[in-house]
Amino acid sequence: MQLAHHISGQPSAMLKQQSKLLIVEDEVLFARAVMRRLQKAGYECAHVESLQDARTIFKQFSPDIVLLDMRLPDGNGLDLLADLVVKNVAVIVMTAHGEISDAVNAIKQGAIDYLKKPIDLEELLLSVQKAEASAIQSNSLDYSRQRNAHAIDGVELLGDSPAMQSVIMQIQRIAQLVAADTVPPTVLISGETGTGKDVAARLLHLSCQVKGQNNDKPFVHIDCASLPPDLMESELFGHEKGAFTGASATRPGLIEAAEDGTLFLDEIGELPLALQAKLLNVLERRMVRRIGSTKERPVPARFIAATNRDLHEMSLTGSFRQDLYYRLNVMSIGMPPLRERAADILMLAKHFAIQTSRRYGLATPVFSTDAITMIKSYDWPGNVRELRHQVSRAMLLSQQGNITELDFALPMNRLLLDANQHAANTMLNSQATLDEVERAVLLKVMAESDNNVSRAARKLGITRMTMRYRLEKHQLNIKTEE
Ligand SMILES: Nc1ncnc2c1ncn2[C@@H]1O[C@H](COP(=O)(O)OP(=O)(O)OP(=O)(O)O)[C@@H](O)[C@H]1O
Repeated sequence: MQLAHHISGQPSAMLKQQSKLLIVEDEVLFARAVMRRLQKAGYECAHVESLQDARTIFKQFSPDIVLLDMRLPDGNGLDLLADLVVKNVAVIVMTAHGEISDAVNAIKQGAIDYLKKPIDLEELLLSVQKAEASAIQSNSLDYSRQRNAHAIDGVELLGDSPAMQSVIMQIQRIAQLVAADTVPPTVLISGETGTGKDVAARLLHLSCQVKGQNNDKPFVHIDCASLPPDLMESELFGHEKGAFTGASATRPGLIEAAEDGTLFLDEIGELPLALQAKLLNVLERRMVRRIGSTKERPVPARFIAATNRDLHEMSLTGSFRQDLYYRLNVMSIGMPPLRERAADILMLAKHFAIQTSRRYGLATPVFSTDAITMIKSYDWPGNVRELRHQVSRAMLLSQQGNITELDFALPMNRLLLDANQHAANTMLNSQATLDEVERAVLLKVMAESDNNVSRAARKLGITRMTMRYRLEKHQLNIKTEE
């Protein structure tokens, strides 16, 4: 039985929360290829090779979608299908050539799609995405509630750095304001990818819940970047039966699905201009009208938007409505990049390593000195998501939990400082000119001081000005903190 949790990557799902996929397939190589493709697309996957294992893992993994092979060592996939359908799981069956009658039976029994082997991985991905979309459409309210209630369980915004503490305080302050206001103010969370905007939104949602009350208000996460443009309007606003070709039943939109909870509009900068106008209208009037309906319905939800783009700049160039920008930006939270919170990096790395060791039952993690230096020297362009992914990988590759720098796969060009440090250590033990030694010492002390010039200067017993002069003399263009 193989379990592979995907930790980073861009989800392709309509709701950004990752769907969980179980692959029941005894052709191991094929299953691995499927798993790799789906993980790349952002899905969390598990793989089993028999019906028996599928039943065992089901409770623990609770998949949203099952890719089910028909011919398995201990029976026919159809034997499991009915159980899955009852549990509201979307099932895609995979049949070998000549098993068309199985496929027909599977569809009759509630499978959502079937794929004939040999299966093209892109076709498979499309089928998974369709299954996910239809799961949302058929059960949008329950879906959002269940997924998000589950997702919110482990919300943690960790960080002792002043920047992260300030973010946490802002969230608390906004939550207090929200509690005192009948019309909740909209909040805009900005920051680079992977800085924790999603986590901050969930924390804000939780912090806004009134203590002592039933706290399962929905948190509906909409990823504006991955919603297909032709579905976006009906997803958001809902539609009446027959409003357009394919609208076979009336369906409330996600704005309604958020009820009196939170509607989280992620990657809001990607929302097309026409929908920006409609959204602004909803925010101003607090009413929504389904496509094809004449009736307006009140919108009690709190709106949180997030972006990694410069919305202000976009509003000046006309690619984002200025009035919507001001409307969203009533309150704003800026998520600081990880490289600006040196104090958090090691703490987060240890946290993620422990998390991985618990999840997979591995030894307690211990980081080598070189691994720590490497983690501190890297500039983490993918921020906390990248750190999490790298540390989990390193933990899985480590021997007995002893994490060394060799267990990481960080691009060398962003590790210049680290390479220099190795050089420094070597040089200090060998024959080198005074200039070379000075350069090496400067690099080493700067790295140990998290590139903070004042701290490095103190360590060396020189003034900050002298330190700056020496750095310039050696042409060390390190990104420094004062
Ligand atoms: N301060 C933090 N403490 C603990 N985990 C964090 C923190 N910040 C981010 N993470 C983790 O890092 C990953 C990325 O976070 P998240 O999805 O919130 O980033 P994001 O800013 O919304 O990214 P994107 O712009 O790409 O959507 C998640 O696994 C999240 O749990």
